[in-house]
Amino acid sequence: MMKMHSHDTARAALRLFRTLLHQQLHSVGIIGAPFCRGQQRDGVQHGPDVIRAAGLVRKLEDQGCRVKDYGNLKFEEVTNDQPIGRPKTPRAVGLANKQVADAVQKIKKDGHTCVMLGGDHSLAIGSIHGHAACRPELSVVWVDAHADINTPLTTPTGNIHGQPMSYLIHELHDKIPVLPNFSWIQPCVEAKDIVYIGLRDVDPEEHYILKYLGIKTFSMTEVDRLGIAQVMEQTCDHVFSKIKKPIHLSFDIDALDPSLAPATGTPVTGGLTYREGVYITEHLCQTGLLSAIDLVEVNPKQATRDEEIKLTASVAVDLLLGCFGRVREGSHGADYKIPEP
Ligand SMILES: NC(=[NH2+])NCCC[C@H](N)C(=O)O
Ligand SMILES: [Mn+2]
Ligand SMILES: [Mn+2]
Repeated sequence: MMKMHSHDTARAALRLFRTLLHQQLHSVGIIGAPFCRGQQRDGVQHGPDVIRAAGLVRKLEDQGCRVKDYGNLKFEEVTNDQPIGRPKTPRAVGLANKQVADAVQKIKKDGHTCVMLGGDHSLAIGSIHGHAACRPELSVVWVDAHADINTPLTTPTGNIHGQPMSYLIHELHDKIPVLPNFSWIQPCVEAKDIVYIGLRDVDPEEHYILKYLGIKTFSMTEVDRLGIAQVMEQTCDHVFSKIKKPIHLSFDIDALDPSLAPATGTPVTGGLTYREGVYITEHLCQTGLLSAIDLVEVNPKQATRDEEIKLTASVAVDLLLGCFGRVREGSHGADYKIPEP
């Protein structure tokens, strides 16, 4: 048997530890939620498959992540889903979100950072609910052109993808009527633990709610005024003001400018640039506290050409790569050495 000096053993152990650290720095659990009933445009249910087809899993693995793809949830068709007051198809939304909540909870229990691929943004109800079941102290960073904080009584459209936040915030609890299949939902986020970035299409009622609750918002005006670096500094100062909390990032692809992400149902001009979007993910990744992510509202049927689908999906993938350690300066393995001739 070969005799090893103790410092060799120590060095080998250190190298192994570094390799493991490098490889397991990010353990990612992906769940697809092919759901479209939170709004009225067909196609957003194909979001998860379109994002996967752009190479999400392979690219995450190439940058050293361990990835477990839990596949797509299967949602039952709900018949006779009449509106209750304004909200449309509440039964389908309530039921699907229960499945999402259970799946996200499982992925968190399995020890991964959870990635939920939507689907429309109503799915954030289940995703945040499931995440909060494991991490009750979480904070939410909501990157979106829209605030999605209408209550069932304020919604101008009845679309539940414009309402998910209202069901989750403690301070709004007494403003929310019980809808069918929604009785399992308990508020799980406090207004002070929410930050919005990218707002530029906010309904008057939503604007009132944001001010009334004192929620921290960085609309596109603040992004213009402060620059994205300062926005992210202040975002983190806000969410980490007392203790370091896990972050739930809910990223609606329509936060980006429609020139970058045209394949989405409610595009709004004047959005985030590619660089601003990626900067947000890089910055949140560096906190080490990114615990669950939603990437929602990619709708291939809203594209007019194939290239628009490809563009939108590849931007979505780049945002997710930024969440898991990709940095634009480049990177290398811990024990890389320049080859000698
Ligand atoms: N997730 C979205 N794309 N939401 C758009 C919401 C638009 C509008 N505020 C509404 O309540 O219906
Ligand atoms: Mn939106
Ligand atoms: Mn949204």
